Amino acid sequence: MPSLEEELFPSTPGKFKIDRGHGMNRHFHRCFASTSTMFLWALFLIALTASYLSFQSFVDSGSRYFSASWGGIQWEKQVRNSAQIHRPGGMSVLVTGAAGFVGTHVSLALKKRGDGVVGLDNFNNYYDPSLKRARKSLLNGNGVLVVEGDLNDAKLLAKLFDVVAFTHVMHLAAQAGVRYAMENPNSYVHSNIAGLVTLLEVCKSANPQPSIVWASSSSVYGLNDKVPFSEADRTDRPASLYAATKKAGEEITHTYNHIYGLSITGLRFFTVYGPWGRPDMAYFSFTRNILQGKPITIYRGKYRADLARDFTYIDDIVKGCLGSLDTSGKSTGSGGKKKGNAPFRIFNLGNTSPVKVPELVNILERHLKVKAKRNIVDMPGNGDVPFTHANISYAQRAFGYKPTTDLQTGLKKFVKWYLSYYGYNNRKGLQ
Ligand SMILES: O=C(O)[C@H]1O[C@H](OP(=O)(O)OP(=O)(O)OC[C@H]2O[C@@H](n3ccc(=O)[nH]c3=O)[C@H](O)[C@@H]2O)[C@H](O)[C@@H](O)[C@H]1O
Repeated sequence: MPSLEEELFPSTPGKFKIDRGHGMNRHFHRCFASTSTMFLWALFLIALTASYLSFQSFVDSGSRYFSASWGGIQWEKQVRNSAQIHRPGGMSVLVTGAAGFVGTHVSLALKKRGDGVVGLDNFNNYYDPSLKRARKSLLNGNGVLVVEGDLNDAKLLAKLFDVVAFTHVMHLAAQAGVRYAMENPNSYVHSNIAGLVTLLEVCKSANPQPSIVWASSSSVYGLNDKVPFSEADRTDRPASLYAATKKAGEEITHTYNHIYGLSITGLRFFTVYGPWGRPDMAYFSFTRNILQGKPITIYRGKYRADLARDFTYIDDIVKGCLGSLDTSGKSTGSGGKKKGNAPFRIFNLGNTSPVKVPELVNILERHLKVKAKRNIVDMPGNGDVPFTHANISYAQRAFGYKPTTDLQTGLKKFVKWYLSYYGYNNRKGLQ
């Protein structure tokens, strides 16, 4: 015969339902026959509920206390130190997505020339977080603090602006990747739209307001087939949700520029590659598979045409980011009120010479001295575009942007880094 405890707190929902009818009533009659027993039971249940609730609130506040990775006098001191400017006319920059690929390189370059840098990153697991941790160590070793937190945490952002009057924000935190948007669409909305708005809200209220430079994407050109892609071309036909969120970002930042006088520069990056890169990108995953003897899948476009990308080396992108920061012009607002017009700019940062994906594989084979096992398939309807090709004349005029690294040279540097990071036996690269 089941015990009272089993009757009241069954281990499976099925059990609970079966015993709900007459049998249950019989037990209740037996147990609560007298009023005094009922009273004692009620007291017992009230005490049980109260102690559960107070224990729960203790656990909650305790975990908040123990897991908080920011706040406190010591933390504020570290933030201030990291933001310290060490050159005349220098800037203090909040770099979001600092433990990401581009974020790491830009933070190092800024620090190296004497600017103050504070990083922010949520270390999510879109790709191997241990690579992000390694980048963080590299940054720490070079005097850049990376605060662990999410872009959507308005309190943390406001606190950072309380502690440091950032002159600039380099906003690189985002949900990247074109094809992953079909798997996890909401992560794009969370980071690229909600996170962007949270950041802009804090920036618009900051006093002084910072100037903002942020990462848009070549993917906004979508189905545009006029080449090379110019900033004046239409960008209203995105082919992926990723592209759509980046395009939305361009419109959203325009609003904040218009209403609040924030200085905004959007950079359309063209397939950035290089050392410390992103493992989800083709050049990186191809390298891993080639070294491990696994096949690689190469997509092919309509009429069996090869896909092509304007692959852009990270050092050229870093120069473009620093040039944008240096020429950004000031925000005009204060306390959330616009005082005049502020710059609103959008630039392509590409390489101006597209390379077909099979040619990328040829170059990797030469550098790795291993033949790839090629599996050529028709491009699935996954948001990919057939080709990209940047016209960079706007950026050239504004800050002398001129890419200097071709794919052959850039991939050589990437492969050298890859082998030194993962080792020849490539164990860490297995995933
Ligand atoms: O410029 C951008 O704005 C974007 O650049 C990058 O996107 P993409 O240009 O798509 O780069 P990437 O994935 O390396 O695929 C390269 C090529 O390999 C092909 N490709 C890819 C994978 C595969 O298995 N096989 C294949 O043929 C594929 O079809 C494509 O032709 C960033 O990831 C993105 O976050 C964004 O910043």
